[in-house]
Amino acid sequence: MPIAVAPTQPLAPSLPKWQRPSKTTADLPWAEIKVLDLAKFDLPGGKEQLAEELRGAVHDTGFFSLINTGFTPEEVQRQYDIGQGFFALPKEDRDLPGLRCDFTRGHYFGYRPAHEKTVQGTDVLDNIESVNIAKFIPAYELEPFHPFFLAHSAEIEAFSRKSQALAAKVFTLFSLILELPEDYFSSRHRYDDTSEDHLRYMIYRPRPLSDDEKVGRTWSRAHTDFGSLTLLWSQDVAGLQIKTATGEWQYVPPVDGGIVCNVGDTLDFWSAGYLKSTTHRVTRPPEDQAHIHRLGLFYFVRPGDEVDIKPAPSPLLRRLGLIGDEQATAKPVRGIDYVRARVENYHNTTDYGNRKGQTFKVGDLEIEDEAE
Ligand SMILES: O=C(O)CCC(=O)C(=O)O
Ligand SMILES: [Fe+2]
Repeated sequence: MPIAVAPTQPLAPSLPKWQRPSKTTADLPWAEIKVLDLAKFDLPGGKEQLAEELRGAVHDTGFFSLINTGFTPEEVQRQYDIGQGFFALPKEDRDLPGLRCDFTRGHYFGYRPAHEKTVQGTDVLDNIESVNIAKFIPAYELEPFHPFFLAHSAEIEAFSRKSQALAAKVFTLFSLILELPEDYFSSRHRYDDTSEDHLRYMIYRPRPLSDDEKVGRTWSRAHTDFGSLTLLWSQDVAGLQIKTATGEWQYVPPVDGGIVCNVGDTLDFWSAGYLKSTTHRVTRPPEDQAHIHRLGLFYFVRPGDEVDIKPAPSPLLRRLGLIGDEQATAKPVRGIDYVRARVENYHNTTDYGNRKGQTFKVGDLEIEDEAE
């Protein structure tokens, strides 16, 4: 008879299973998003081939998706179960003292409550609630970590590390595209170095149509992402839209079992605009999905805190005339300084207004959330 061995760690409690919502039947203007098969990455010549496949997508739309990423469906399911479990707690238990994001200082680790800020100067309330979990490194031991997550911390940590390792592969492709040493970007985004990276569970709370109509059906205003790379586990509730080069809004399609990625501001700066930090937004979903509490799972990669954000010495960028031979004279901006200033500017407000045509600047780094 087999002998039962006592587990060395307490087993994580089971959680109600999250049910993936059905896809919409609405006929929507879907964007064409390049799908990359990451299984090729470790094959001979695979990275180079993937880099070529990716080049057009990151240059034109800044959005692409990955399949065969190495995440099992069970691992991803568990993360949704954990997110759902947290957001099902009573409001007062979710919002514990001391665990909120401190937007006055541009800090984004912790809890962001919904329904506290208005939108576009109306009486309609912001409907986004999220929890951002810092990397599992000693520097962040005192960052907000809600007690609900304690029983699941081993698998959350494993997921956080695996997400960052996946991002490192994408950074390798970006380096190849720009003809830089393969580790040029991955060495500026290391798990063990401090950075504002976070794993995020995020939920949008449905609003009555009459409220949504007052704010142009906006759930998340048009913006570019603040860091280097965003990983977004495929979302079946339509609503995320990108602004195309011709100014149309198109929906990001779900990619079954995949992860949608987009370039953020800091990689745009590093590549002198060659890798595009594309404007996107989230709108009220089509009516067959408008009642769903839209749960999302993300990993946001931010630049290393101490890393200088300045155009990389890329032969390609030089040939294209995007960078000159001379060294920039302006004092470079550190990763943490850009990201904190951007978070503070974006979120330390009582109203999420429209940002169309407005620019945001730190040092020489300037970005426009939505061009006119
Ligand atoms: O919820 C989504 O689909 C996208 C959210 C987003 O753009 C963001 O949080 O930066
Ligand atoms: Fe975004």
